[in-house]
Amino acid sequence: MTKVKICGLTEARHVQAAVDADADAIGFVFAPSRRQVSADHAAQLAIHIPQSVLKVGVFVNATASEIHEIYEAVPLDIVQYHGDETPEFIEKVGLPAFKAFSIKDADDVHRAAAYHVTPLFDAPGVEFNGGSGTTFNWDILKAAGFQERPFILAGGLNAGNVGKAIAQVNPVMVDVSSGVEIEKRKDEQLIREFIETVKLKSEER
Ligand SMILES: O=C(O)c1ccccc1NCC(=O)[C@H](O)[C@H](O)COP(=O)(O)O
Repeated sequence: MTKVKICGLTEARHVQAAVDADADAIGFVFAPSRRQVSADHAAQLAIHIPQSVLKVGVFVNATASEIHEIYEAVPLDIVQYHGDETPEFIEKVGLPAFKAFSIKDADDVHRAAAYHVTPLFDAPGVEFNGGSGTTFNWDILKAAGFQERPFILAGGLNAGNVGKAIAQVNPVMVDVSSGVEIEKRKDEQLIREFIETVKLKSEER
């Protein structure tokens, strides 16, 4: 079954909608973004999240001490590195992690080989490092021969295209932010529709 992460949540009612619809992971953005939250705000939102749902913190080139401080304060389960973090830096921080890669060509996919954490393949950022709402060419993953390790797929997913994405590249998790928003604000109905679609499409496989 393909897992689902709903990212960039800033309001309790959207967190509740994701939890009620059976999301597997919820992401909070701690990097510059219109979706950025403080550690205190994320800790308040995290009260609504049961232990079975992973709380993921998205960071872009933060220091090890900033990451540890927020990881403990919220508390988080996973750190998502969405910047230029090296394999050595991620090892040094020593927390469970996803590493995002912006995919333009096969070389970007190959970069994941140097990292010992789950890769998250995303479209290149536009205004910020992620959450652009644009897709990348999923054929690049196949062309790069990336089948041997589990990976997370992100970038411009929505209820209309996520079934095709699952069928085409079989990610262990799909990650969405813009695709469950209306006019740059999360929408409960779109959150439910996205999660239901992922569950339905991955059961069909
Ligand atoms: O979402 C943001 O605003 C963001 C800003 C800076 C770094 C990462 C960010 N998001 C990370 C995510 O995990 C998003 O869900 C992922 O990029 C997909 O976003 P979208 O294409 O909008 O579905």
